[in-house]
Amino acid sequence: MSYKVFVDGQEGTTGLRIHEYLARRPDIEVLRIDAEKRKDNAERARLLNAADVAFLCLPDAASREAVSLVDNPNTCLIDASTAHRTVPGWTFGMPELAPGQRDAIRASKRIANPGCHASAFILALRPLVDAGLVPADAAVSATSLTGYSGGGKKMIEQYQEGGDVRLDAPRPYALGLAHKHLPEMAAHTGLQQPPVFLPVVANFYKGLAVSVPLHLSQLKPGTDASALRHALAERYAGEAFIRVMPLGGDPATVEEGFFDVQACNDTNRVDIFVFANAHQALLLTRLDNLGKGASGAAVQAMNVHLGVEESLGL
Ligand SMILES: NC(=O)C1=CN([C@@H]2O[C@H](COP(=O)(O)OP(=O)(O)OC[C@H]3O[C@@H](n4cnc5c(N)ncnc54)[C@H](OP(=O)(O)O)[C@@H]3O)[C@@H](O)[C@H]2O)C=CC1
Ligand SMILES: CC(=O)N[C@@H](CCC(=O)OP(=O)(O)O)C(=O)O
Repeated sequence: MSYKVFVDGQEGTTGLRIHEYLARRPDIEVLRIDAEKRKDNAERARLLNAADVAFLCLPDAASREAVSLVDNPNTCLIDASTAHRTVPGWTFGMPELAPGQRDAIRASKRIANPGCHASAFILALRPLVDAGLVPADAAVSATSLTGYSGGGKKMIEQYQEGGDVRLDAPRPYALGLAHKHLPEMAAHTGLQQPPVFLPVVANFYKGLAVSVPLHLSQLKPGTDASALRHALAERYAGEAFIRVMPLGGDPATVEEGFFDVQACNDTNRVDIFVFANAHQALLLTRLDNLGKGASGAAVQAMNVHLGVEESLGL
């Protein structure tokens, strides 16, 4: 069985990476658009409607436009943008989200893939909220340290051009406290309010780690760090792409005393850590923003949708 797959936005950062994954797949015929026609709506419509699966690796407005070009009921759209992640009729493309999510992805023709920061946040919090350890009305905060490829072609150019000393140091952003991932962070964790969220971009290509500090006194009475870790490990037992690390970190992290944000790069893996003292815990979740944070996750969602081996090509 061979599937036709088109990437709208094939020349972009996530689109190029998806092509690398697809190149390993004998079961996939890639439909390509001529580079000079990549913004020609008639040509995009032809390819979108010829595809069994089309990835949208576009800015939000162009993604919405792509959706309007599709009239073939068999075309499954997997949108990497922020446009549809909390929109009714769209399925959140995170198979590990909750029991039943794989069936929903399999059945849906409209799949919205999670944002990179949101993926790490949701994977760490959702099992804890579901288990009642973190109350749904908890007020949490989160920080994300990310490589600059998360900002797409423009930001990559800016960093790689060099010559601007301001880019040497990490840069906090989204200071209006309205980052575009906040709605999905609340909607898909079950938290009643989004976190106070501070992303920080720094001068390395890719890799991302989201940290969520928790005061144990604000959790379900009696909750300690091992209860947090246990709930995560129980939820993700058997998941191919999620590792719940030993309490306090793996030996390398503990011995060196520094956290390696890039250790999941070039994988589709997510590592979740719980660090703690007697009164506080810190959830720290890392992934490759271009892997499980974007292109890897999109291919994984496609595999689930098509009913093929979930880790094929990843
Ligand atoms: N980079 C990352 O880590 C992640 C990105 N995402 C999301 O994925 C989407 C794509 O991001 P990314 O690949 O980084 O972005 P890029 O800026 O690298 O690429 C976007 C591509 O879309 C093309 N494009 C823009 N408008 C249109 C249009 N109207 N019709 C057809 N093509 C168009 C651009 O063309 P041109 O070549 O002319 O610029 C470019 O090639 C975004 O919504 C982003 O937010 C999601 C998760 C992580
Ligand atoms: C460094 C940087 O700018 N990163 C992007 C995140 C990219 C991403 O995953 O977001 P979407 O999937 O929602 O596009 C940002 O924080 O806006």
